[in-house]
Amino acid sequence: MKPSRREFSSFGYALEGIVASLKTQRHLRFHCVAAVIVIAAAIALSLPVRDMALLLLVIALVLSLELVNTAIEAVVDLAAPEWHHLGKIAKDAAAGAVLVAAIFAAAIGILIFYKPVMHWLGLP
Ligand SMILES: Nc1ncnc2c1ncn2[C@@H]1O[C@H](COP(=O)(O)OP(=O)(O)OP(=O)(O)O)[C@@H](O)[C@H]1O
Repeated sequence: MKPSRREFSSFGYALEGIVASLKTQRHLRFHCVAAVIVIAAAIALSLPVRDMALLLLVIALVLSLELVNTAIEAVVDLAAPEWHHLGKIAKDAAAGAVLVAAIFAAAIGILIFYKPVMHWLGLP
């Protein structure tokens, strides 16, 4: 079945959201650069397909949560331009979600890259 005009425009709006977030969110830009470096290193070290898949999964998780965090920040700023304790909970929890995913992604990265990097360096 051919995709409808509406589906194309939804895809376009999603891309607009990603571009707008990239323009305004420096943490998202940092995570994108880190993702490119990790993927390039994984290819250079010829990591097994399963490890590559796991890395892509955690990268997708961190970047998606960055986008959700951006959305929550925008909604809070819209709903509560002045300080509000619920706005603080929403923004801090959203930032916390990104932090949790980033910490576990880094741990997974260390577990996956440790042996291949030691081997590449010629260390035991
Ligand atoms: N309307 C608000 N009500 C209550 N606390 C807020 C509000 N806006 C921001 N804060 C507090 O200030 C912190 C920083 O908010 P800010 O909107 O500057 O986001 P940020 O984490 O600096 O994001 P970024 O700089 O990536 O856009 C929040 O995590 C929250 O604790």
